[in-house]
Amino acid sequence: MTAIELRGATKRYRSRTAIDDVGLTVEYGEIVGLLGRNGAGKSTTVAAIAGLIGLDDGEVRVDGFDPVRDRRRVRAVLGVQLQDAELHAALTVGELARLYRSFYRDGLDPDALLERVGLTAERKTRFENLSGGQQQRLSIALALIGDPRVVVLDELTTGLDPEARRSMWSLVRALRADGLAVLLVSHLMEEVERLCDRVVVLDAGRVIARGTPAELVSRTGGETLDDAFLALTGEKGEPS
Ligand SMILES: Nc1ncnc2c1ncn2[C@@H]1O[C@H](COP(=O)(O)OP(=O)(O)OP(=O)(O)O)[C@@H](O)[C@H]1O
Repeated sequence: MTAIELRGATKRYRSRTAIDDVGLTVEYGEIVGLLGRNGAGKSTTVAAIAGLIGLDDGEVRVDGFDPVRDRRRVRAVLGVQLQDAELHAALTVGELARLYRSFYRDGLDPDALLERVGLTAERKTRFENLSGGQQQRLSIALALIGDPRVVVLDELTTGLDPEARRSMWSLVRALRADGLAVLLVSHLMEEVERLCDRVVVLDAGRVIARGTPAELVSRTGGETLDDAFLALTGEKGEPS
């Protein structure tokens, strides 16, 4: 069974097409990067996978199920870290972890998970008093609390200091080693190059490239994935 599969996925808003004929697969035991400039269609793709929006054309399946029609089945296998998780500001870290845990029949121990993301000392801190990086780490913990087999991480380490970033990278590698499927949305090419087995590049809602990071680098003749990304998406390099 493929963990995430999109075929011909198309979503139109009144004046524009957010994603257009997008095909994408993520297998169990791999990390796939979803890249694209601002407005390329990444969040729309994630919203379709999470069942937050329906498609106008095409299909999306998570562990074989339709996220809109089979919402309960998809909820049981999928964990999503959303970019702007709207959490209750007045609740503490510990309360939020227990609240989210209560949404799932089977799940992880909240305290063990908070320890894993380095938030044990903040258990009694209200969400509104966390630093940006701590909020980010909590959003990762909450994505994992239902013990999902399929994980979507949106801007995993944006705002994290270098040490916290590395610790999240090892956490994501551990998820892969446990056989989970991970879709990683990121603007950080170093992160993508280090973590992802394959990448899919979106531009103006369409898939313009796919392959391993090394394949994209050699195909575009650059040295890093950053060079490849800029070559593919047509952004001009820095003035010399
Ligand atoms: N609810 C909406 N109504 C109208 N247009 C939308 C809506 N949501 C997204 N769009 C448009 O669809 C396109 C894709 O947006 P999307 O948020 O998926 O991009 P993105 O790749 O996630 O961007 P970013 O990197 O900035 O988060 C954009 O042109 C955006 O303006």
